[in-house]
Amino acid sequence: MNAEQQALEYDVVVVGAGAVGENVADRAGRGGLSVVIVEDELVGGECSYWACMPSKALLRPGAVLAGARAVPGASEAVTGGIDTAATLARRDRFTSDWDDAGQARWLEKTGIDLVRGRARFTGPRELSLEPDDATLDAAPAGTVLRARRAVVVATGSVPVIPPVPGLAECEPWTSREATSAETVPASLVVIGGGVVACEMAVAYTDLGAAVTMLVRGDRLLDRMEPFAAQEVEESLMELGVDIRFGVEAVRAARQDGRTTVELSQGGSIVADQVLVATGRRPGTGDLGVEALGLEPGRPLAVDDAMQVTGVEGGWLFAAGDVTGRTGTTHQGKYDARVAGDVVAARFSDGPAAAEGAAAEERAAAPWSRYRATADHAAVPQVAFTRPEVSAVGLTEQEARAAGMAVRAVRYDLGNVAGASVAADGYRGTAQLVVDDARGVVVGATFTGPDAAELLHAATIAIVSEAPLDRLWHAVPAYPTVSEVWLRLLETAGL
Ligand SMILES: Cc1cc2nc3c(=O)[nH]c(=O)nc-3n(C[C@H](O)[C@H](O)[C@H](O)COP(=O)(O)OP(=O)(O)OC[C@H]3O[C@@H](n4cnc5c(N)ncnc54)[C@H](O)[C@@H]3O)c2cc1C
Ligand SMILES: NC(=O)c1ccc[n+]([C@@H]2O[C@H](COP(=O)([O-])OP(=O)(O)OC[C@H]3O[C@@H](n4cnc5c(N)ncnc54)[C@H](O)[C@@H]3O)[C@@H](O)[C@H]2O)c1
Repeated sequence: MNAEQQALEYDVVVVGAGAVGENVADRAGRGGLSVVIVEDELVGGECSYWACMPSKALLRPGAVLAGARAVPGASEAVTGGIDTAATLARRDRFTSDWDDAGQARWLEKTGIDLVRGRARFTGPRELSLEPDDATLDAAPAGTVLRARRAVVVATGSVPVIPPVPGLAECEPWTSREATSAETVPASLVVIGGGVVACEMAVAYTDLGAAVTMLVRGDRLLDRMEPFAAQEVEESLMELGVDIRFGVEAVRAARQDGRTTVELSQGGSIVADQVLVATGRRPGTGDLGVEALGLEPGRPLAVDDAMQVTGVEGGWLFAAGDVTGRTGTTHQGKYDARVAGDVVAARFSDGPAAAEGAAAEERAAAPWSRYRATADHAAVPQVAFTRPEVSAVGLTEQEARAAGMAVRAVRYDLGNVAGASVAADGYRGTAQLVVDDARGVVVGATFTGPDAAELLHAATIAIVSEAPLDRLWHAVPAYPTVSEVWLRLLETAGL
């Protein structure tokens, strides 16, 4: 280090101020440790500005409109379609116009120091900082950041653009552009069939674009139950989306503001815009992890205490998308709470130590607050498509592959009294995957309007390993859609 270089030293350095990094920093700091968080772009990360919040803001008007149209008495009041300008304006409010001042203030109030710039490992517990030229309050070039105790990596993930000749040169949309667009293209080709592809196909169809999906496999949402994917496929087709299965883009070119995509089965499609939604890779490509003996571009594998397994010394932790272990904000934040609490317990000599946290953490068993056990048993996810799909735990196929003798118990939500009150012609399905040997639920999937709100009861049932004959005593209110729980238990034989 030369004389002009500044060195900053803290107990804990958190790299990445997305939702996950913020939560790690908060929990670690509660133990009395000094904490700094480094952020290269906006405090709040992907979820706040280019993912969860803006995408849900784009999807909500269509869901509300469909809900109103399904209820006579309200449907007569619906005299128009979606107002694009108002939808985009509300989306902009959700992202605070891509200004992170509010979240930066929260860090300050919480006692966490923020350093703006790009961090790279130079060795154990040490990182160099490169300022982002666009950031006025960035740390000076050459600043060195040292952690006395621990570093927690929460650098998220970045979209993958497949190596299709010409595609990158066409500057296709990724989820970032799709969630922050100021205008709606007349036509949009979506490459992929996962959650981003399906959600954005719904949103942009609602906003008036003609959407074509190129799906290389033979189904959508390949990590969810096949029946749920089938229902989403049917409803996308009813909305007017042109879904092409077993098709890949083989070449792309952009001319006069339009992109031509050549297809693997011959022929081509021309569209105003292409959205690439083919998954993400962990944010370790430009992090200097080679200085720690790790391979750039690979996920940081962690144990259930969120400690990185490939590095000696017990000082390196990771949480969120960068671990490859979770792909959602809520589960990443759960891992963040574990990571922050573990760091506070292991390294703090303040109040946490006085309460015997270190010993408790050392002896921690599964389901202790110091171990991210739910990652193996009960990860919830919602696709905010129409119908919504919500799922937690194992699919029937995953449970069988894990050697469990399971039974899928299914019920048509349209036959539940509460659903018929919620909407005329309510369509949806509920399924529990039941492990008969233990008499417990190991997986659940719900489809239908507002199916997201049915999910948490299933998550609680799985995490608590509540026996079916005890769930029988959890009486759902009448007439709610949740009454499907009673129907499912009856169908299971109770
Ligand atoms: C379109 C879309 C919609 C989604 N919708 C949902 C949803 O509805 N619900 C849900 O739960 N999940 C959703 N997700 C997933 C969710 O966005 C991610 O799981 C979540 O953002 C991960 O949080 P994170 O903190 O791990 O990473 P990020 O949010 O990516 O944060 C990482 C931060 O680290 C910073 N950073 C990276 N490298 C460095 C470095 N070297 N130095 C300094 N800073 C660095 C980045 O700038 C970034 O701010 C969605 C994802 C997409 C793409
Ligand atoms: N509501 C939510 O919780 C939500 C919403 C959106 C995204 N996310 C998360 O964001 C992450 C990214 O989502 P995603 O949909 O981009 O990824 P994904 O992994 O869910 O889906 C990727 C899709 O692209 C396809 N694909 C991959 N490579 C391809 C190629 N070369 N050519 C054609 N198709 C290809 C896959 O078969 C799959 O259908 C996931 O972790 C997801 O869970 C969550």
